[in-house]
Amino acid sequence: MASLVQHKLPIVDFTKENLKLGTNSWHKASRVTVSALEEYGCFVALYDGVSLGLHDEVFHAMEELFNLPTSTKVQNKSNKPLYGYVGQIPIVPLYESMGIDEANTIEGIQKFEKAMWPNGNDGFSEAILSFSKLIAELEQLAVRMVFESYGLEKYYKSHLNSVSYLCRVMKYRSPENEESNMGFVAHTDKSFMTVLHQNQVDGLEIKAKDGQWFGVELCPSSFVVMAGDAIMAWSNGRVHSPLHRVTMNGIKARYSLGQFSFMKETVKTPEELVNDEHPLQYKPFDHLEFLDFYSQPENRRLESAIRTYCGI
Ligand SMILES: O=C(O)CCC(=O)C(=O)O
Ligand SMILES: [Fe+2]
Repeated sequence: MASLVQHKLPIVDFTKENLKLGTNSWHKASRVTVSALEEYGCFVALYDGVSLGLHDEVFHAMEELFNLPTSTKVQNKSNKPLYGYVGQIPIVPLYESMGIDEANTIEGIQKFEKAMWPNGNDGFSEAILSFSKLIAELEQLAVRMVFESYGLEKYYKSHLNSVSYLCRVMKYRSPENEESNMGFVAHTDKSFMTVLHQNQVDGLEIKAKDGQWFGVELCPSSFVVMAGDAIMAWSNGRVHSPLHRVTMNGIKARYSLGQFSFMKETVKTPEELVNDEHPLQYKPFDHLEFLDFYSQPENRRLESAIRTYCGI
């Protein structure tokens, strides 16, 4: 009988003290990061950039937000595909979320604040802005490690100039009576990278390459850094974009926050990652046009939207 491997996401120390650029501990963290992104498509980062105080403020702010009437929450709109309010959807009844475009900038957070609280809510914006900036830094450290380890540092600066963040705040209520405990359906992220954070309620599950699903346990100083379809395509298939889902156990509501990076410039596999052993797998593509393609109902159930959209 084949023995089943007990999967567990690698944990990488991203605390400030450990991550001084160019030190041995940077290189060690970088090796674990890149191999985790290749094997599982994600890892758990221990990150002290976000203090426990800020963690608490963020989740208080989110409770206040989700307590607003639905008629207010649906004012979270965007002309970008899949950037606005999601909720009251019969196939995912436990799930509700809102998207804050460029939450890491004053303009982005203020626009969202105005739509939700016409009379203002400084406390909300201050907490989410600080948090969003800090997890953008975490994402950038991880992406930098990927670029460096593939010998592509020279492209990192132009990558940074092209990146933009969507911060999605999410609430999963606990299931009632006979309801299913499915919080969110299995999917891969359409981002370049995603950083996820949650309140004390676990529920995220990842599908390993051998087909087994396994859960992720997180504490207030841990963050999941996950590859999306865009970095998978960019890396010519080296980095894995994992299937993941949310399952709700217990009676407490789960609040989580996902910050997705999207590229403003065309995403193109660097020529250094293409050779006889690794022929080009994906054509260059526009990231928001890919999101628009995925947002069409007939494309939502594709096994791999990115492969259908620009696979070779
Ligand atoms: O709530 C979570 O932890 C995961 C959410 C997620 O996978 C997503 O928004 O893409
Ligand atoms: Fe996701």
